This record gives sequence, structure tokens and C-alpha cells, in this order.
Amino acid sequence: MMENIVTGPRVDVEPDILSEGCCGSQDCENKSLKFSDLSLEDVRKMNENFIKERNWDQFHSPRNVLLAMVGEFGELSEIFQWKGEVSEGLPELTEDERKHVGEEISDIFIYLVDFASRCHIDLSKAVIAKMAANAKKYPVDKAYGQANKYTDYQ
Ligand SMILES: Nc1ccn([C@H]2C[C@H](O)[C@@H](COP(=O)(O)OP(=O)(O)OP(=O)(O)O)O2)c(=O)n1
Repeated sequence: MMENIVTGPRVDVEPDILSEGCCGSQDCENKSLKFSDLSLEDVRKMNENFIKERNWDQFHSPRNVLLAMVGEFGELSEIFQWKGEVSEGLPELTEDERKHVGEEISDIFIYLVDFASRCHIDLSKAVIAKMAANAKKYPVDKAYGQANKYTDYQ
């Protein structure tokens, strides 16, 4: 068992976080929308270790990582294609499909963090800055209850 999945050299073990509380499955009583605690920097470091151990830096140019991420969006879309509208919590999907969604969004997220890092963009700062910009562009008094583009009320 590994002491620290973030700073340790390997990440291919069962991390403790997986045994803590709700798995998010449809049968689980705790359908909380809260995520378990994990920082973007933790993900970046874990993935950096994963890539370095395999000598894969040579393949992970920003362009290659971006294309890999787009490919994973395609795989995610395949789960939903031809199904019609799907409600929050995905009750229309089977348990296997729901698990598959979790895997594909994780691939997308892992590639996104890698992409940001390869572009030398601090993703945590960029997200906070963008959310602040969004709040300015979409003031509550003007945007409340309507989904128009901000340019409609400028
Ligand atoms: N050169 C690579 C290959 C894989 N990965 C990591 C990032 C993704 O999280 C995951 C992607 O692995 P696969 O390409 O095997 O894709 P899937 O896991 O989606 O498998 P499949 O395409 O069979 O569904 O592994 C990576 O960082 N760099």
C-alpha cells in the first residue's frame, strides 16, 4: 500500500479515496453532489508521475494532448448518442454506462490538466479568474432566469 498517492512515484494502486463513502452509484443512498476532496495540483502531480514513469513526455506535446482529449469527448458522446434526452443523475443509463461516463470524464479531465500544464497555464488561477469574469459579464440582476448571451444586454 502506498503512503502518499500524490508525491509517491507510482499511481497504479487502489487509492484510499475510493473506499471513502459514496461511490455515486444509482443504488447508493448518498446521492450528494459534493465531490471528494482533490486539488488540481494533486491531479497534475499524479499524472506527471504516471507520464514520467513511462517515459511518455516525448509524446505529450500540447497538440497531442489536446487531440487525445478531443478523442475522449467523442468516447463520452458515444455513450449518450441516440438515447434521447437524459435527466440529472442519469437514471436512463445502466449502471455500467454510468460508470463508463465517470471513466470518460476522468480521461477528459486528466488530459485537460495535462494540457494546461504543457501550456504553462495555472489551471486553478485561470478557472478562478474566468469565474470572476463570468460573474461580471452576467450580473445577477440582468441574467436572472434567462440564458441569453451577455452581448444581448450590453
Ligand atoms: N499516451 C497516453 C495514453 C494514455 N494516457 C492516460 C490518460 C487517459 O486518462 C487514459 C487514456 O487511455 P486510453 O487511450 O487507453 O483510453 P481509454 O482509457 O478511454 O481506453 P479505450 O479507448 O479502450 O476506451 O490514459 C496518457 O496520459 N497518455
